[in-house]
Amino acid sequence: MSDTDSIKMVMAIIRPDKLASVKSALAEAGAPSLTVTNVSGRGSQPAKKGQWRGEEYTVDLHQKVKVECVVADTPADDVVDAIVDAAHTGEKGDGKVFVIPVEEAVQVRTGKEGKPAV
Ligand SMILES: Nc1ncnc2c1ncn2[C@@H]1O[C@H](COP(=O)(O)OP(=O)(O)OP(=O)(O)O)[C@@H](O)[C@H]1O
Repeated sequence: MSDTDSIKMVMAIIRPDKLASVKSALAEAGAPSLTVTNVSGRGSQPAKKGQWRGEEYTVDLHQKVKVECVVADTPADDVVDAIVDAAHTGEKGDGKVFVIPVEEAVQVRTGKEGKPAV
């Protein structure tokens, strides 16, 4: 197994309208590679009530964006700080950031493993 101790995945759930500033902040922090997925989820942000054809409905899952960023040379703490700074509004629903250890990484084109693959 290659040396993967310092490889971390930083996974952030953020507001969709903060994606552009988070992308710029990640590039500035030295972590330009990322995967972005549209997701829906629930935290402490209250459910929204609406009406459609006279019927009331509740939306308890909010549209969010998940950003996944695997880093080896750039410290995960720096990446977390960059995301939190860029995604913060101070209102409920700003999201969360999780840091997860990565056991292995392989670059498909070259077959490189571990840190060089990231
Ligand atoms: N514990 C969790 N596990 C998985 N996803 C979560 C968790 N907490 C929050 N999320 C995701 O983050 C999104 C935003 O969460 P939200 O900001 O409402 O969380 P919060 O921290 O509980 O609330 P607040 O922003 O008011 O402090 C949720 O819609 C959900 O997708």
